[in-house]
Amino acid sequence: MPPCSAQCGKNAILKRPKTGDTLCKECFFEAFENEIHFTITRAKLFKPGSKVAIAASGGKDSTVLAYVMKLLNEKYDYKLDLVLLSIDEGITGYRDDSLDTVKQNRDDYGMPLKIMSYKDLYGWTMDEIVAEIGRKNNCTFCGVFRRQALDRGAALLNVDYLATGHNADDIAETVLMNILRGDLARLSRCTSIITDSGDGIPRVKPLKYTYEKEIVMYAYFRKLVYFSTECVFAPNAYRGHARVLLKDLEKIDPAVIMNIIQSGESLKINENANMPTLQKCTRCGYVSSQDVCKACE
Ligand SMILES: Nc1ncnc2c1ncn2[C@@H]1O[C@H](COP(=O)(O)OP(=O)(O)OP(=O)(O)O)[C@@H](O)[C@H]1O
Repeated sequence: MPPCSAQCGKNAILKRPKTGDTLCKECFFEAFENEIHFTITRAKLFKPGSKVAIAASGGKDSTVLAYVMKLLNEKYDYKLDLVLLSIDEGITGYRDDSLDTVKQNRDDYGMPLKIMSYKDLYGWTMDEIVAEIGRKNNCTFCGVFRRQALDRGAALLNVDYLATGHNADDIAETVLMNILRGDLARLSRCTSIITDSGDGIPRVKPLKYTYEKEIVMYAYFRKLVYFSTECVFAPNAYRGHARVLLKDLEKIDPAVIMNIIQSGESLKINENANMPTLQKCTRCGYVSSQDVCKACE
């Protein structure tokens, strides 16, 4: 390997997927962490002194998010009170194992952990729901329930923000998906780094510009413990197509991920376009684009 391109005098051991820079381990850590710090400060994501729940699934993204948030909070004195929030969907062989990883993170990072379960919140586990309705659309139900469960958990913990581990690839995939579906309402809000969940607790995405490949590299070189198994139920088929398309494009030019995000950020939706209006679900009061929200439906 050539010398580290940050000119620290050491030899490089990796090539950054995002920039092509050849770096040593320490300079990669610094570049990776500094970019997230820059994202947080430029968007003024957190007010000093606030309480932040990190949505922790035990996967690579939220594990790296928890680790880096703790590190930056100490290094730059953000004055944040960090807690972990996990949702137990009740999926045997998947979430039970990944929650063990989150508990390990709780101990390793010294952060309190709150686990909310679908069973307690809704009276059903995903295992039971799938046994009842089959695998068709189960990802959609699960996604709607998880969103609400995270909101309820955040409200219970009395936090000021909910931070999720969505990375640059996730955002670019979502932009593509919304274009392919012609979903203008989602297209117009999917690139926002801060979104209002409706009950006043903003959701933030500190890894919005962080490439998935670099998250995997960072977790590997930092020796972070995370859970890497796919959900045992059918993956979201439509997102899968957008994902394959993005991965193919990334092979040709890694810059496509940032380019798609920046294009999404710059899009202006025609004022005459037909957009759904948001209202409160008549049954549970949760913000919805229809009378009865998808979860109640
Ligand atoms: N069961 C859960 N409990 C808490 N947060 C979750 C859960 N599932 C997903 N999230 C949050 O939503 C983000 C995106 O969800 P996604 O389905 O891509 O996660 P994942 O692939 O299971 O894990 P990760 O994104 O952490 O690698 C996660 O990074 C995490 O912040």
